[in-house]
Amino acid sequence: MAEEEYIQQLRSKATELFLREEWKDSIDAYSNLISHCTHHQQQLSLHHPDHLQKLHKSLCIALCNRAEARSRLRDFHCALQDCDRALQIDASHFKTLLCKGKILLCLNRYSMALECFKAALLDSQAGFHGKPPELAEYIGAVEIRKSDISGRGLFATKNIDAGSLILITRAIVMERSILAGKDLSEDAQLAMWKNFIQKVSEFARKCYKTRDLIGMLSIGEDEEELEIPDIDLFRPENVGNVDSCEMIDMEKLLAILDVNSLTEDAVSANVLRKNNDSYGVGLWLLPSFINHSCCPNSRRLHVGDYLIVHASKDLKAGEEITFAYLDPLSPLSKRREMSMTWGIQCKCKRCRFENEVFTKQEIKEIEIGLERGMDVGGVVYKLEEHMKRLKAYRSDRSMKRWGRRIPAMDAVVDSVVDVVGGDHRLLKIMVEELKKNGGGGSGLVGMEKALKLARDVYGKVVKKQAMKTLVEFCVGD
Ligand SMILES: C[S@@+](CC[C@H](N)C(=O)[O-])C[C@H]1O[C@@H](n2cnc3c(N)ncnc32)[C@H](O)[C@@H]1O
Repeated sequence: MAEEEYIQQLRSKATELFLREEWKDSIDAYSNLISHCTHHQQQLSLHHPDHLQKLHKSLCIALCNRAEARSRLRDFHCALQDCDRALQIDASHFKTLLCKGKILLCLNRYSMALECFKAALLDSQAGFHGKPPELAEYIGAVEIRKSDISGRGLFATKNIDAGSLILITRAIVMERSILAGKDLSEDAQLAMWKNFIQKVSEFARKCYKTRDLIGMLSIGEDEEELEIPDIDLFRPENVGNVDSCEMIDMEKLLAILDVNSLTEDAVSANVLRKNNDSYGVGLWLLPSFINHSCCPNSRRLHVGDYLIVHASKDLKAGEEITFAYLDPLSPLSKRREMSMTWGIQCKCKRCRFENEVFTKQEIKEIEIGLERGMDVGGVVYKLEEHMKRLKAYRSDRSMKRWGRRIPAMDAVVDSVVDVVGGDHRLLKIMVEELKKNGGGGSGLVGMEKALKLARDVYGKVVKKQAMKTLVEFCVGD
């Protein structure tokens, strides 16, 4: 009986802490209560069925409340274990089913969450009526492989059309700051990064699955030695390896964040909000395997905490998926300068090509010739010859069009698109040209071209009218 009174005391204390939302202390108090209940349960004989039943009920509620407290601290995996233990005692415990469903939603495991809500007879109120929400996590036909650029990279396993979705993934952590003017002050930036680092570090400490996955990311050194993880590890259904408890030290975590965090305002990123008044930084796991290229073939779109990656060029099965970390519309010298701030010496095929061309004596001669008034058509012709010899570019369609003439604006845009893929600045030039002179030829053809480029920039939009509105919204004045 004394034990029962003691258990009652532990229960009151834990409940009080829980109601006061002191999550960490309430977890400790519930852990104490759970171990006493478990111990007492073993001592009670079957001759006391009423006591045993009461004890089971207490244990079930304690486990459920500890799960809730743990989930408030984002320790989702331990919380799920508590739910499962509680459901072993009472498979239809309403509060536990609800708690488990909510945790599964946080982990983007929608169909399992739905099963819980169904079991709690809550599915019609759960908000998605058997259909996963619009922004469910999505991993297209891709895998992680060894890259010729550096370390590991993300590769297409099937042909992927320009505009098609490659990934939708939610940030592990995202931190935003409100922009007072155009730029963020140094202090505000510092505060944002500090909060961001703290949040990632806390998340990594509490959730072993996330910790394991973050631990696989590059610190920007010795990438050739890094293990190549299976893409399935990044699917929401994967629960991770419970036995793994290796912590990531702060130095390594900072290096990982330095190399892999992405900001919303970066090149190759679009935030679908006009007059954007906030600035965000986040860590997305799978996109962290995408290498940079100055002739990229994919783009990023930020929607809330989600990162959407779509192809901005047609991709062949086996081709590496890349996006631009730095502005691909800049010349080689500027790109070199910018890549230094990323701590990389770019090894993409465009840099390799341009490095080779620009070190050539011939190019120096062209440059001198240009200064002395040599005709531009001749320069273009000489450059084309180099390109053909090195086979560095995807198509020579645009080269044929250039010939020895100074190209028209739409031919220049076409050629640049060939290299850098969809870019909203090129789309803007194209739309402006269209408005100015009806699109160089038939306005209809021009519009079709602009819509095709818009698909590369914003991804596939099913309805033409919707794409026109999107272009108007994003690149119109
Ligand atoms: C976000 S990670 C990309 C994935 C990384 N390769 C890996 O194995 O995990 C960024 C790091 O990849 C390498 N990297 C990415 N693009 C590169 C490029 N174009 N040239 C050289 N290194 C690159 C750099 O070490 C960079 O710090």
